[in-house]
Amino acid sequence: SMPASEMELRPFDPEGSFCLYPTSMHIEELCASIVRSHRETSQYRVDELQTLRWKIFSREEVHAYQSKTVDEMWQHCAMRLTDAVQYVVEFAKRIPGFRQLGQNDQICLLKSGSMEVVLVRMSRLFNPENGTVFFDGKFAGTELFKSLACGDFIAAVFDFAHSLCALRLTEQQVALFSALVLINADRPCLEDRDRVLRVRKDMELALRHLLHRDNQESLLHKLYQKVTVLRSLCALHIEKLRWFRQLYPFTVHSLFPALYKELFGSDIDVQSVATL
Ligand SMILES: CCS(=O)(=O)c1ccc(CNC(=O)N2CC3(CCCC3)c3nc(-c4c(OC)ncnc4C4CC4)ccc32)cc1
Repeated sequence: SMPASEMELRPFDPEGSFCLYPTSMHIEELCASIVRSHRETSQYRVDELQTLRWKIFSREEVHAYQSKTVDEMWQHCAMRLTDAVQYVVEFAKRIPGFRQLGQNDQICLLKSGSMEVVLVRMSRLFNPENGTVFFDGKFAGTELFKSLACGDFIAAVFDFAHSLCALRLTEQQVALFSALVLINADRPCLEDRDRVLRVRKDMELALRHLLHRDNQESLLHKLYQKVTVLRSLCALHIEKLRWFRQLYPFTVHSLFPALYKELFGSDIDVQSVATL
C-alpha cells in the first residue's frame, strides 16, 4: 500500500478528494465509473447467482463430465475460460486511464492480469455452503473437473474462491479490487511503467476511499495478501497449461488462434498468448 508520505505529495484536497492525475476525475466519480464497468461486464449478477444456487449438476451430469477425455475437458474448460476472459477485456477497456495507455502495455496488462481477474470474479460464482462454483450453467464441485487431471490445481482454485468469499466483499469492493489487480505496474512486459503507475495510484486511492467509506480499512492488507496468492495460482495454472500443451500440442494450437484473434486481434506471437 502507499506510504503516507506519498499521499501528501499527491495534489489532493481532503474535502473534494480531487486528484489531478490523468483521470482528472473526483475519486468518487472514479469509484462509480469502475463499479459501473464491473456491473456492465459481469457475466452474471449476484442476485441471479443467488436464485440459481439450487441448480446443482446431477450425478449423471457429473459422470458425463468425468467421462470426457483429458483433451476434451481441457477444450471445454478453455471455451468457458475464454468467454470469461473476454468479459474481463471489456472491463479493462472501461477502466478510466486504461485506454490512454500504450496498446502494447494494454495487451501486457491483459495477458498477465486477466486470469487473476477471472479468479477474483470466480469468488462471486462460489457457494460456500456446499463448496460448489457456478460453471456451465449450474453449480459444480471439484469432482466435476476430475478428467482435467489437475486435481491439486482445481482444489487450489476452489480454496482461493472460498477464502475470497469469506471476506464477504461488496460488488463495489470486488470491482475496485479487480481494477487494482489488473493495473499492476510491476508486470515485466510493460514498456511505460510510469504511466501505468499513475493509473495504479488512482486505483489504490479509489479502493482506500471506498474501504474508508465502508469503514473496512482492515480489508486493505487482506486484499494485498490475496494478490500474492493470485500470483502463485496463476503460476501453477501456467505450469499445468505447459504440461497439457506438451501432451496435446494440436489441441492447444487450435485453441489459441480463436483466443488471440478475438481478444487481441494484433500480431502478437502465439507463445506470448500461452502465458495468459
Ligand atoms: C484464456 C484462453 S487460452 O490462453 O487459450 C487458455 C489458457 C488456459 C486454459 C486452461 N485453463 C482453464 O481452462 N481454466 C483455468 C481457470 C482456473 C483458474 C483460472 C481460470 C478456469 N476456470 C474455469 C472456471 C471454473 O473452474 C473451476 N469455475 C467457474 N468458471 C470458470 C470459468 C471462468 C468461467 C474454467 C476453465 C479454467 C485454456 C485456454
